[in-house]
Amino acid sequence: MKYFEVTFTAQPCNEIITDVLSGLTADIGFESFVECENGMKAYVQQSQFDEEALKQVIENFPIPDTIITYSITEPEDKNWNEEWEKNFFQPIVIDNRCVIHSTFHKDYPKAEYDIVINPQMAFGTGHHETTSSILGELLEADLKGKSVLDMGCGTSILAILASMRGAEKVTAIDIDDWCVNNSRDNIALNGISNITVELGDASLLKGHEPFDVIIANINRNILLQDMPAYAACMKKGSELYISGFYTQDIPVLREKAESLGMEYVHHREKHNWAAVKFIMKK
Ligand SMILES: C[S@@+](CC[C@H](N)C(=O)[O-])C[C@H]1O[C@@H](n2cnc3c(N)ncnc32)[C@H](O)[C@@H]1O
Repeated sequence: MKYFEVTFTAQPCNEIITDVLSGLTADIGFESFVECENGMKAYVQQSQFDEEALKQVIENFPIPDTIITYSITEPEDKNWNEEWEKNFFQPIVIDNRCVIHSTFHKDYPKAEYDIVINPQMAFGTGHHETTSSILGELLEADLKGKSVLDMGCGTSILAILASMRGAEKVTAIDIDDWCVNNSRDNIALNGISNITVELGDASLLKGHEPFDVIIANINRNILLQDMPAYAACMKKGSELYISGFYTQDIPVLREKAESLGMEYVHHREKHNWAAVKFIMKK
């Protein structure tokens, strides 16, 4: 997976401005944000980058008298990845029940569910608030014998936990071929044989039989755009778990889900990132 590093310079520069800027750029696909002198650096997958949308964000920036400029560079995949693995990916335990670690970790806690992930550049180690919130939901959900779709699977961490929790058949889809390859490696590492990984987007769902459970941790705009395709693959009682957006985006996503026949069940929040559960009523 290839990323762009976008360095934003803001004048004036303060926490409110960088918070608003990270919220608005998260809505157009940016995934991680690091504050730096006079602004912030933000990372977006090259396949997700829409420079026109970025220009709109800056042009319509809601705080008056703020001047924002940016420059784009391409971080080198390999070094970035190695640095990140060495420095950031530590084993993590979710809700005292599920440990996620990599093959290079020798000492990690024991737990009921043990997931091995070699993430390379794919999103999904359990550390991001959105991933850990959905993992928490899956630990509580009844998945025994269910068919599950993991849309935007990244490393396939969510699909793997769904399978370990008793799902009968899991489909994992991502638009990024790096994620698809990484998913296949991770699924094999965990000795799982009931997950099918496909390269593509919601158009693959056309005519698909209904899933019992759909998980989609992507972002606000893609969820709004693709929710009708997800709804078309749900039946009465099917559950939809979505994440990848901020708590302030819940109302618009809820309105969309309700317009498609779903009912809001509950949501979780972590550092302003949200995860919402819906159930299909029709
Ligand atoms: C935030 S990551 C989530 C990864 C993983 N499911 C997790 O929870 O950690 C979002 C993933 O969605 C994929 N993606 C983005 N747009 C998509 C689309 N329209 N359809 C399917 N996958 C998409 C990205 O390539 C990325 O791997």
